[in-house]
Amino acid sequence: MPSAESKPKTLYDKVFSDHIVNEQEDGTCLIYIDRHLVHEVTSPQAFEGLTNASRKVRRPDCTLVTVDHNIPTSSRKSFKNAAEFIKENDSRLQCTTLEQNVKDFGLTYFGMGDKRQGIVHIIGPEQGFTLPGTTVVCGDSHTSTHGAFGALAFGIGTSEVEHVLATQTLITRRSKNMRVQVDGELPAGVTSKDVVLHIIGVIGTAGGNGAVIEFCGSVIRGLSMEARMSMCNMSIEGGARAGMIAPDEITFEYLKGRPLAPKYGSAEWNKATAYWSGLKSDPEAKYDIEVFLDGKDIVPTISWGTSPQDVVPITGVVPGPDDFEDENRKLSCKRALEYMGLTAGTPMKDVVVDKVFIGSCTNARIEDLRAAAKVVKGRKIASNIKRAMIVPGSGLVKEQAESEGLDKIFTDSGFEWREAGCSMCLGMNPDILSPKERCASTSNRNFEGRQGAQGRTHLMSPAMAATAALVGKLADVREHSVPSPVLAKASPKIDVQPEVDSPETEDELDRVLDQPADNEPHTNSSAGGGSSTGLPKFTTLKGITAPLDRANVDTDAIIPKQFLKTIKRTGLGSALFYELRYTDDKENPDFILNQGIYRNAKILVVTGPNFGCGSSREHAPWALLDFGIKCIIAPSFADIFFNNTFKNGMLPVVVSDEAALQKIAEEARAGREVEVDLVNQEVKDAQGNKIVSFDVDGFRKHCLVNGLDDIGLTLQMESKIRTFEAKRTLDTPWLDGSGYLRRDRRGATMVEAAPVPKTNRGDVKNEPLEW
Ligand SMILES: CC(C)[C@H](C(=O)O)[C@@H](O)C(=O)O
Ligand code: SF4
Repeated sequence: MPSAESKPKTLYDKVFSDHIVNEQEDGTCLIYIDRHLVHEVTSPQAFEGLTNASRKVRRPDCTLVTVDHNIPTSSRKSFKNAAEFIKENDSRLQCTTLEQNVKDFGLTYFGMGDKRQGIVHIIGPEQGFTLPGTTVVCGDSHTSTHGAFGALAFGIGTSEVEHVLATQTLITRRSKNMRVQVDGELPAGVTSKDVVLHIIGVIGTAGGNGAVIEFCGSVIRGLSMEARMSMCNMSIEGGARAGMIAPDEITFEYLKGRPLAPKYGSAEWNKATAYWSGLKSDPEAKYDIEVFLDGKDIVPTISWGTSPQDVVPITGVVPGPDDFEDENRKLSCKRALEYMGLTAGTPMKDVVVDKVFIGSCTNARIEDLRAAAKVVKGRKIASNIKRAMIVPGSGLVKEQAESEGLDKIFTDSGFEWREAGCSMCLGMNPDILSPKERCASTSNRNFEGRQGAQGRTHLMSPAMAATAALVGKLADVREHSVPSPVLAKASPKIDVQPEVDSPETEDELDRVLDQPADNEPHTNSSAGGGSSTGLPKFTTLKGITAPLDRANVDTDAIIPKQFLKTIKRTGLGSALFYELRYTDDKENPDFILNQGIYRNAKILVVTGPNFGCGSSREHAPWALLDFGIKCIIAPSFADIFFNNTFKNGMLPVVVSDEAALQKIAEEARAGREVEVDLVNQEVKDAQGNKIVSFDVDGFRKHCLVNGLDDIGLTLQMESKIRTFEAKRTLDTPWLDGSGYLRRDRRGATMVEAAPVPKTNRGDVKNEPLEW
């Protein structure tokens, strides 16, 4: 419930403080997590950790699992099971490992035979699992999507996934508050995707580092929930931990009748909406960063380079290094032009496209498909388009689109109509670009190699991608057809049957009292007793330091997608910086880690900002560690990567003093050792002379120096967590698993998910979950 403190608060402050289980003096907080989404890529090592420590999942009723990244999107007409259907060995193993884990841990799972399966960020909202005012996490950076509901939703690494599974809490710190206000009205043909691409162009991919963005203003208020989700989805591309939009009538309307939302019209619904209505920033609330934009200045926007900040209006030209003042950006521009095969000054509309991908957690909802269908209806894709794909975000989106005849519109014009999954957004499955192919894509990342080695991605809205398919080049939707912006009223719902009545018989007190007492067996077998020593200690580190002169190094570059299919944490050193270290599987002699002493580097010094941006993959620190690098020094880091390093006993050191950073880089280039002294918080040269001091959070330092593992520490807070849970049940009873997530009140016996009357395999009465 809204806190009684009088200081004006932002929406983020309110949701954050409502979830604090414990706060330390240095600002380290233990926060309760209401909703945990799990997928196959970032969970195997977490479940393995639980198994090794004989821990259980604390709240199966607050955990929802699906497969999305690895699965083929080809027809499932003959689908029997994942083991037979998925041909690629590593992908199959990752999916079958997930299936074994959901069985072993008693979790609710939407597998490939369940029409509710889909991209994790599409199914949460669709099912009403995502609710206003909740904390939502997933081992996936685009968890920010769920912030569209006024939830505090953010991506976490695999160690944190394990922490949440075991404790239903996370150790974190407060973020900065950032406000992005877009007022006025959007011109015709401009969608929320254009707005968010435009914003990222303005603030840059590091613009939101350390912050949670609140999107507000009349343009945002006028957007449908789906359009809001596309915006919050890409907050991570703006460097922010999360994006949030205050819930309103549009939010409540969207939630009515969703299987896991409080039942519309019930006392619980009324109580919930009363609470949700208070979830808005106080008028006097202060923000650390503010950006104000006018909707009328935004035009259909498209990316030209290899970072989501490389955007221009479709009416613009490809920029050149001279268009940038910053040295890092000049360098990145030069490299991006080369990679993208573009020449500065070329009109964007002259750029010829090979493939079109309409899908991803940014733009694969029903409104996105409707917008694209409106453009292509009755027309054919251009003859130079080698492949155009529509990949619905979930089985339910697919079903809805088919009921509206959209599939027919697409296939008539030459598109492929696929099954739900991440698909060519990152190409962990068979949907990939060939080298040098150029793709008009509705996804969110245009990093090098993202959609396939040497593939070239241009980000845009669904209407723009559809237009590119018709024209065969990047094209302006306004010159070919003008779909109206997706406003709130244009947002009819999809049918998310089956709706399941959750019994509402117990009174609130009974539910609280029925919680097992501290000394009773609990879902978490090791409650209160976990080991708190698990990592090697980090005090000082002295060694060869490799210099890297790059900005915005993304985690796709640190470890490309093909290596994420492992179910282990180890052995990834050979994959580190794979695309940079190897050309056609041969070592690239120009890359620093292939040169002499740097093959044994223990420290990496990066001279450009925002190291580790993009995906939440903890495989990035694992690969660095496996290579031998335990410490990274950079002017700034992306938030999730920064967190993930600590969880692995590694140290990220922020050196924002340019002269000091250059001095460290000089030592590194000269092949002299550098020493990082965590105890005294100093970086020194080989002789032990101090180069610079650095800051580090007290709690994190304590854990590193003593080799403490978070889960063990958190489990010592068991009674505080239980008190929080009891209060949560009283204040917000709708957050305890309802519908098919409901569990026996002692948490011992699992209640199976509600049957799906009709699956992708045809009509099957009362079919249980796949497993
Ligand atoms: C696999 C996962 C860790 C990753 C992410 O966090 O974003 C993926 O979804 C992506 O888009 O790169
Ligand atoms: S960004 Fe792409 S790969 Fe990542 S969750 Fe979304 S659709 Fe899947």
